[in-house]
Amino acid sequence: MIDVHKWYGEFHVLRDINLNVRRRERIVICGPSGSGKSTMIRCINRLEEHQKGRIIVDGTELTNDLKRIDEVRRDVGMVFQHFNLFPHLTILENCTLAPVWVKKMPKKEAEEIAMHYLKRVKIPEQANKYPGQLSGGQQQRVAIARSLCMSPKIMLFDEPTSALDPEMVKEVLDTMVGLADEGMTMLCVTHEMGFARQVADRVIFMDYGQIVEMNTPDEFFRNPQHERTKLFLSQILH
Ligand SMILES: Nc1ncnc2c1ncn2[C@@H]1O[C@H](COP(=O)(O)OP(=O)(O)OP(=O)(O)O)[C@@H](O)[C@H]1O
Repeated sequence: MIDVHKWYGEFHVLRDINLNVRRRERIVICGPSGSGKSTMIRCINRLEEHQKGRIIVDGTELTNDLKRIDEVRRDVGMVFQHFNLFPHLTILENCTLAPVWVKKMPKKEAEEIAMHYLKRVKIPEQANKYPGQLSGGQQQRVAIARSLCMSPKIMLFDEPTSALDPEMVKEVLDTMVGLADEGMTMLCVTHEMGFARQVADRVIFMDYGQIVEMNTPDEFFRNPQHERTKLFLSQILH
């Protein structure tokens, strides 16, 4: 449950966001640049503080208390546009770091789990390489596997394919479609409308820090209601 307001100084960047995400639901968020999509995602992952309202994940309220940040990171997985892998750690070490240090998981168990997810994103053979030795698409799939290693209750994606070449976009989208098929709860900011049509239960359109439209993909694309949504779709779909 996300019910927040946020300001940057005088600027009211998130206005009365009110969103309930059901378990196993896949939500795609779109909207023009600067509409607040990333800020909302960053508030859920506690990379930003909200000033008013509440965010509750599976019954636990996410507070602005940084001392409790590890609790949040355990439950909320996040994949960004730019891969933030540690360059001097191997792929396997990148994936085991948080389970070992945050969850206090024995190293061997963390490695087994990491290999399971590296297989799931179809790059187990890269486990002992370094991020710089992988393609952009492969690095992004590592970032997804690394988040999955923490068994998150919800996965947040913030334009995970925007920095990729077209064929790598397909690799990453295929991985995400696989996760969606397996029932992962997902909140995904993306301009990949094909992905939205294929997997989303709901598509949300944000503008000026507000959710101005929310519908099933069928209705959203076939019959947009809001003038700003119509304009956005006419620009993005051509
Ligand atoms: N740290 C910050 N301080 C002040 N203003 C900020 C900060 N971060 C973002 N903003 C502003 O907040 C607004 C929303 O930004 P945000 O990145 O959430 O938009 P977005 O919808 O994700 O855009 P894009 O599609 O371009 O990534 C923008 O006007 C941006 O300039």
